[in-house]
Amino acid sequence: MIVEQLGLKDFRNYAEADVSLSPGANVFIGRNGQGKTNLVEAVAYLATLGSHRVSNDAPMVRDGADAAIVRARLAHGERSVLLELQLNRHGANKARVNGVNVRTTELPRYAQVVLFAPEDLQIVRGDPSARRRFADQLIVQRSPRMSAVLADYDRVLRQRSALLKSARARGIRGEALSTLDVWDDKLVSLGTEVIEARLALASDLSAPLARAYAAIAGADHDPRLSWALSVGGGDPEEGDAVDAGGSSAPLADQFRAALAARRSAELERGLTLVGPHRDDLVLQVRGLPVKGYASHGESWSVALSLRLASAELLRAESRLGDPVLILDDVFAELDAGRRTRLAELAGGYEQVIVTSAVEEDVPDALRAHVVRVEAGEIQEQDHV
Ligand SMILES: Nc1ncnc2c1ncn2[C@@H]1O[C@H](COP(=O)(O)OP(=O)(O)OP(=O)(O)O)[C@@H](O)[C@H]1O
Repeated sequence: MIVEQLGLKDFRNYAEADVSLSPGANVFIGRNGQGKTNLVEAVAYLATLGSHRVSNDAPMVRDGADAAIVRARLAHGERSVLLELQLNRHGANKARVNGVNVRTTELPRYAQVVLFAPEDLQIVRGDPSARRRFADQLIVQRSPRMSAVLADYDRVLRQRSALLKSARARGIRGEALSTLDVWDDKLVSLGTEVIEARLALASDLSAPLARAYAAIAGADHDPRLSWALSVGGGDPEEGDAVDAGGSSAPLADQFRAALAARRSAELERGLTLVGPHRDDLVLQVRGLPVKGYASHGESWSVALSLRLASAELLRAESRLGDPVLILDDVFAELDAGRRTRLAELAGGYEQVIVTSAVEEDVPDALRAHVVRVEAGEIQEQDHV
């Protein structure tokens, strides 16, 4: 897939902008705070329906405006498609494909993007929620119908947890809470689907991760990923190491057994303590957890490799062709060897978009189409 044209209106610091992009490498150059990341954030939003920087949409709308518009003309081989997204400060967002109104959740069926940004260090260093978010976003990109399953799971979780909280407030004991069983059934059925998709993801991502890490780090440090599951006992959300795959019972049965075992603790705390929302994606390098052990450079390499592996996975599976690979502000952090190896890997994608404050930080091979950005305006576009 290729983005041929990107148009913005009242998006972040852009009143109005129009950028033509080329197949192959594109680089946005500009001083700090001029609007380079804002451009790639807009592209990625169409594919992930979220920002890599903020969890709500309000900051995306230009200060003083009521709505932001992102418009992109994409090419899938010979076919071209026009996506439009309106982010409203008040009320629901709106989307159109080739001028026809659609649900916003339709957009990722047309746009496939993998973005790496410095914020991704949080995937390896941050809380389990950052790793769950990484995995779930990729699960939805692999299979857009999973967005409804994840949303339903969240809704059931909120309702079940509200029931536990009110039971705790009223001093009700576990046995007397028969309505909980109805919510347990829904939690187990949706939660099992989420866990299965995440286990499949970890397994499918493992070989691409090893390849990407070896390519970036220039060494084989045996990167691994596996899930610590709360259905296996313990609470990965609170740092318990859980032996994943310790039981041979079907996942849904393990889920039910774990819920039964923790029911009194759940009532005591007014919280759902078992389910995919308490699980953690465990990342290891050289047999040690990345979090707490890996050096800054190693952590950075793992985060970058996770995104490159995601791109490889989507490329292999998608009917849209290659995802657009976006590398936001990454080259300044890398040594010369890593820069060259990353440029080689990125150069293999149908389209790659790079941002950098310093042009010389970007390897020559990726400087085919340079777009200069200043104060929310596109200054010039040179094709070398
Ligand atoms: N909703 C908004 N309305 C107006 N301006 C905004 C809004 N959101 C962000 N900005 C402005 O956009 C600018 C940041 O743009 P961006 O993050 O794209 O910078 P950048 O060029 O990538 O910089 P760096 O090299 O530092 O990463 C800041 O000046 C910020 O104040």
